[in-house]
Amino acid sequence: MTVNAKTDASAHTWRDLPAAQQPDYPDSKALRDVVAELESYPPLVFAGECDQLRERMAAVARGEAFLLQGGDCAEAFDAVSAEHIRNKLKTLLQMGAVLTYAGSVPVVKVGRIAGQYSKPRSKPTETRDGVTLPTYRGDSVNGFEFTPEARHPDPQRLKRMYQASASTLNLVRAFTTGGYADLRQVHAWNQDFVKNSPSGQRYEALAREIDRALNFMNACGVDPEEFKTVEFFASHEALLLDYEGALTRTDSRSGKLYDVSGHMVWVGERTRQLDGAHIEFVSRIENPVGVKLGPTTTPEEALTLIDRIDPDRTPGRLTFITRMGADKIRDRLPTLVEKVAASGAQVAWVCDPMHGNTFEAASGHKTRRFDDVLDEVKGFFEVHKALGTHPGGIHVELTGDDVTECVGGGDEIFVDDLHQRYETACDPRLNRSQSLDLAFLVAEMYRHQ
Ligand SMILES: O=C[C@H](O)[C@H](O)COP(=O)(O)O
Ligand SMILES: C=C(OP(=O)(O)O)C(=O)O
Repeated sequence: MTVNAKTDASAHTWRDLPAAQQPDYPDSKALRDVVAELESYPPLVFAGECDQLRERMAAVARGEAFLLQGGDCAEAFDAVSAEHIRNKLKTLLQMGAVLTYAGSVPVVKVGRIAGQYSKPRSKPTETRDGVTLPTYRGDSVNGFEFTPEARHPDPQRLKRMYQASASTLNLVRAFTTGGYADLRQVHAWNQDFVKNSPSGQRYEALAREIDRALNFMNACGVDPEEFKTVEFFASHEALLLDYEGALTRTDSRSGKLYDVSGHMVWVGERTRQLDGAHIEFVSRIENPVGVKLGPTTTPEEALTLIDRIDPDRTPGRLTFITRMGADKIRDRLPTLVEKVAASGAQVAWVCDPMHGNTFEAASGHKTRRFDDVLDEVKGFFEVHKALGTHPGGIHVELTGDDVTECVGGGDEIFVDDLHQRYETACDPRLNRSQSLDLAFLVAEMYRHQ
């Protein structure tokens, strides 16, 4: 059980430090009231589950498992529906099956889900037709609609974030333990997809092989119950510290602090200042923590982050999620990996091939090329191969819906198609077919590593 952390001074040390990318709430009393209410809400995840994920991430850091972390760029309150959640989960389960079978590696499955409602932005305002309003910062802060009312930051939204996360997590738990994720359902996950999609057909062939393997194991006497449930964890960016702080609790077993808003949280590229509140916050919690590292990261920064977040060098505690861009990864990653490895720290290295590869199409849509995404992952594998270190996983923005947000892929989306189903509230996501393509290609890279 976790209990209120109000009296634990280390739960509050971040409050004295500058916090980047926080909403400008006009009414601080309203914010305090919401935070007090959130502090009384039950945990969304349990401390023991966070420990379990840390153990799984330790296997990733040791080179014994691979992380698949993926989901929306920004979850939306109006997308908390069984259909959206099932589609996303189904895509991640299919990718997991491809990576496990074709890559022959245990896959740790973590969603960008049930909490990914807050977005750091490049600019504080947005101007359209001469009208300037606050930028959209995620449903936890303000509304997407371009009106002064919607863009007004409202702390009441933090309670909706909690409720949306709770409903999502509830359904995810039901899907992953209630039979839907049973490995014997590998075909069923593909049913609405296979007929006309090349990646769906490729998946179907792999699913037939998995079936045969399961029948073989069955005949050998392996208990079929073993395949009935899947371990699945939830993660999001720990951006809004008022929310994360309100959901930080003391574990009554160990007296240690856990952020019970999700199993794993990460600090983004825009908020990882060494003297800032976000790094201080994550340094005090026991959850497995990720930090995004962009192309300007120096080895000294990486080493200081390790000292701050993982002073005891606990494998699984810290994951570096690199997001360099396809054109920079081969140049910037080697020194970081080399220096970190030489320091003796055992972090997990994970590739986010999305955030360094965004560009604006002539139509004004923010997009990414599938080939750039793939090339960044290739570069990531090449660097680790050359250094003899472990390429620990991928972190991707994806959806289970057939959107047209990223260009390329086997079932090719062209720049002129972007307008057809461009639904993201922030950054472009891989659709289901592109996600499966990526899983097959990454599995091949892993096998050849
Ligand atoms: O998802 C990441 C960031 O929130 C996003 O890339 C910021 O986008 P912007 O540059 O349009 O603000
Ligand atoms: C904001 C994000 O990424 P980054 O911090 O790497 O820009 C994100 O992953 O949503």
